[in-house]
Amino acid sequence: MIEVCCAIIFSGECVLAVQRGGESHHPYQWEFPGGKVEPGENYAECIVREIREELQVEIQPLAKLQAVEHNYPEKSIRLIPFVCQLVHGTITLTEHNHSIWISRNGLDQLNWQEADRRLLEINKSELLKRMMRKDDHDC
Ligand SMILES: Nc1nc2c([nH]c(=O)n2[C@H]2C[C@H](O)[C@@H](COP(=O)(O)OP(=O)(O)OP(=O)(O)O)O2)c(=O)[nH]1
Repeated sequence: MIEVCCAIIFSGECVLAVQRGGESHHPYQWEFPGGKVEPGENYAECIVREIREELQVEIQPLAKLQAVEHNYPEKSIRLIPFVCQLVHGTITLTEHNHSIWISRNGLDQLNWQEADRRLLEINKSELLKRMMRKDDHDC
């Protein structure tokens, strides 16, 4: 089982979603930025490092949400989500195609990876508490 941490980064009451590139597994699907835990690293260290690498910004992990386990045909992962806040920097994508800030209605509209769909389902009430009722164009 591969452990993967992902960051649900809040700016105000909107969250950041990123789209995978065309050459990756699950091309063009959406996910939360993050990646595999390295040996000797704890989850918080992993997510801070991955976000520096992928988005070139500093974040602060605030809360760990419920993890999900998912079996893809090629691998099984445990996806461990952290609610995070942006501390400083301007988002610059080094690995992903696109990024968008979404509000609560955006959560249902994106073509998420399968593990993320399940993750959003089981953490929905916790996330909705933190997100606004406005439309995505307000993000
Ligand atoms: N970062 C991230 N990865 C996710 C999410 N949901 C999900 O199923 N994954 C999967 C995709 C990858 O198989 C793996 C994360 O690996 P990674 O980000 O370090 O490496 P990668 O894109 O090169 O993955 P891969 O080519 O080895 O499949 O977890 C998510 O929300 N964020």
